[in-house]
Amino acid sequence: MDQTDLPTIDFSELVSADGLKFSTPKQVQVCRDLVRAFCSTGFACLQNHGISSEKIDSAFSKSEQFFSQDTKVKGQFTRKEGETVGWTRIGVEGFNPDRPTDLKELFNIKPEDDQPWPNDTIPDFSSTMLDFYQRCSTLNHQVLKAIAVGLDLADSEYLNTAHCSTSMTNLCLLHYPPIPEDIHEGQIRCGEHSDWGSITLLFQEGGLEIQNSDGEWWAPPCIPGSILVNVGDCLQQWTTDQLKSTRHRVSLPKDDASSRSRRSMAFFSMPNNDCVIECLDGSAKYPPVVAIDYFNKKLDEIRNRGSK
Ligand SMILES: O=C(O)CCC(=O)C(=O)O
Ligand SMILES: [Fe+2]
Repeated sequence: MDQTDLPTIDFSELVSADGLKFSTPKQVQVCRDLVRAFCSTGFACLQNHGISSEKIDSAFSKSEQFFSQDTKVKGQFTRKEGETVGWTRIGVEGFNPDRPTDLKELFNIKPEDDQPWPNDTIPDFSSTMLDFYQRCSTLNHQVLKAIAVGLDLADSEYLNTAHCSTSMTNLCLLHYPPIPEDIHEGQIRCGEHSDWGSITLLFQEGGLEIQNSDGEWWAPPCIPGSILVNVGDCLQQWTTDQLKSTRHRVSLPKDDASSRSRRSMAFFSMPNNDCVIECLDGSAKYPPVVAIDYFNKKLDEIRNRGSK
């Protein structure tokens, strides 16, 4: 497969399956195709995935309403130290430590009691987002089961069970404002990185670049209504590097696109906090690590970098 090919996977066979029972030859073929995409590009484009364009649009619309508010209003929802949920202003997170912080703000969502909801200023924000989160979660489990079947794991429930209790899984709304005049040298919208979790469901409309094995950057095509899904470091480690956690980034836009903002949403699927990530093939290539320790270390690396 060409290293700048984005494999497209038609998920309809799996979405219409009886629960997570992917056993017909057609269903098994889809699972194998997905795993093949993850073994080469690390990314796939999911079509007929069961999340309607209306649902995606309404989540985007609520997200836009949130970010368009005054900084003072957003400030009330600031993510607390050590927590996952809430608003993170520009200048806090930076994915590539060799660059200044990313030109993005974000709002993290988890269906938990301490989630701050801006329902007073944005009616139906929480109901829209919780509904969207559940749909992403369903698709997440379909993808995880597909991976287990495509990999021929002895226990095809293994990955689903490893994603069924308290975890750092979250939905991240992202807003990249128009590029200001006074940015720092090397500053971009989202620095080069690989995701850390199991898989990421990414809703974006252009601007993403993926690195191929020659180190070159390419932009995957954007197919309306489709969802990108990619492998994170944790799943790469779990599968002893069989599935690839591919680096990606969002550069500065060209020409007049600089004056426009960009939006995206990412559903980061993470294993249960207490899950021990051990190579599934029984090898000792990576020492076992408890998921929560792994993620806390990664979070420390990207956050609190000041307002460089
Ligand atoms: O905004 C995007 O399209 C990509 C964001 C991303 O890669 C991330 O937040 O991990
Ligand atoms: Fe990412």
